[in-house]
Amino acid sequence: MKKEIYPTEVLDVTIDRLDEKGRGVVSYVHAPDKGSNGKHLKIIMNNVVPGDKVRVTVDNAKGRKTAVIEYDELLSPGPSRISEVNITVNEAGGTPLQFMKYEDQLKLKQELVQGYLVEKGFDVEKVQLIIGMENPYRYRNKMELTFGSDGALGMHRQGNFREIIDMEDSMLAPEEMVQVKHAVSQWQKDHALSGYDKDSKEGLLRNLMMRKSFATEELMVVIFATERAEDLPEVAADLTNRLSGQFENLASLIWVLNRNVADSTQSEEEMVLFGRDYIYDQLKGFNYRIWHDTFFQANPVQAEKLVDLALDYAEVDASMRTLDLFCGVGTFSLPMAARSKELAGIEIVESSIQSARRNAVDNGLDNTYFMVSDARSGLKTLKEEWGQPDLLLLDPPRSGAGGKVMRSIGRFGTEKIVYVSCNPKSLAEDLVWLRDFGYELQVVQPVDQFPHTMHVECVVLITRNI
Ligand SMILES: C[S@@+](CC[C@H](N)C(=O)[O-])C[C@H]1O[C@@H](n2cnc3c(N)ncnc32)[C@H](O)[C@@H]1O
Repeated sequence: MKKEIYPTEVLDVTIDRLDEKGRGVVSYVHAPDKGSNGKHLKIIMNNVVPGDKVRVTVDNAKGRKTAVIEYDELLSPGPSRISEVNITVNEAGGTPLQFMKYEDQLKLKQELVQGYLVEKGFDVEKVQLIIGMENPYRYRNKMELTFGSDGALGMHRQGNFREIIDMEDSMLAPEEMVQVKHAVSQWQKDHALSGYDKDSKEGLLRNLMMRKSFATEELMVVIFATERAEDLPEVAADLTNRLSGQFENLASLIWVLNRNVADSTQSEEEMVLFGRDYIYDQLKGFNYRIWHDTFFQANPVQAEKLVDLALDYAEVDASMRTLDLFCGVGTFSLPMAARSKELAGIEIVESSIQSARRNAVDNGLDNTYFMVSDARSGLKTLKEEWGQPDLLLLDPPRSGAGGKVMRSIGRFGTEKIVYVSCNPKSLAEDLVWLRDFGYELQVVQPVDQFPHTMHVECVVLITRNI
């Protein structure tokens, strides 16, 4: 039987709350029809704040339970909506809180962290007041843009990998990166270079990556393309001249060949057009070499606060052996090693461990032991090869460490554990595992690492009660 299609309705609704993706949610109840109870409709939309009154058009309104749509018109703003006069709107998405006053974003994240911890039976009093940014704009040290087949260069609209929104300006990128973007767009236009078309799989230019160290000011520009730079010598030379002429701090210009259909920033071959294949960056006074594919904390201002907090909680001294689990290129390892007798780092990505080893040498540290391994088996091997640490720090990916790793950590039995988390939900789940080993949560410090998004980091101190 064919399902009945109901009429399209235009509704004026008020946003009740935000969901975990930062989208506005309205729980709408249709007026009762022919004596029946009203039907419930959940309406979900981007770019709103609680209390906003908006007009929406919903197809088949009484025939569906959920509608994910865009609003037609903002009728009246909610109390936490900012005035839109002074901000560069990010049309592409990925910044669902961009229209919310910054103090209200912080409040929301504070409640999010508290909510997940309380749900798992932890004391809300342990959660400190979130540390925000003085200036929550242009905080990223790395941006990745995509060339569209229509000549645009920017980010794809959220949920739509084909539509590229040309980046005129950005609320997240430092001004210099915006200037690089415009210089690259002009170069593309002057040489009539095509952007890669995901459907026909044709076109030259795929991605533009920019990295800028806030500490050293060194700039890296990377072009991902489907042909080699040596096959386009005039085009590549002109790009080099333009960028090195305009940006004195250009330290690395790289052309990456990538003909892989699925993965747009994979690298088959690399050619350095200018400078080196890495830039120097610094965090808390430690030097790091950053290649184009190195994972490095994307908000350096807040990352320094994370490192400070972790070191404060750890209270490491020169008699201690310390372990950094999920260590990456050594953001927490190096400052900890500088205060410890010895430090071990475990990380699954081989190139990150190579970087961590080189970073240790570059910073004059000779008391580090870095191991490429999955966290769980790494913990086992470490005990045999290196021994027992006095302090354990972990900084797992968003999914958290998981029960097996947390139980292994519990069995290690260090007096203190410092947990750096980028996801309060998996943090709360992971902490539960430590209860059985006599650990107690001491303090949770939320830090706003990514303003305008729903992400929130926490630095947590856990101690053993025995
Ligand atoms: C949130 S990052 C932290 C990196 C580092 N602490 C930093 O601040 O740069 C998490 C790290 O865990 C690594 N990782 C992911 N799964 C892993 C696993 N099963 N075992 C070990 N490391 C893993 C990732 O490669 C990544 O470097």
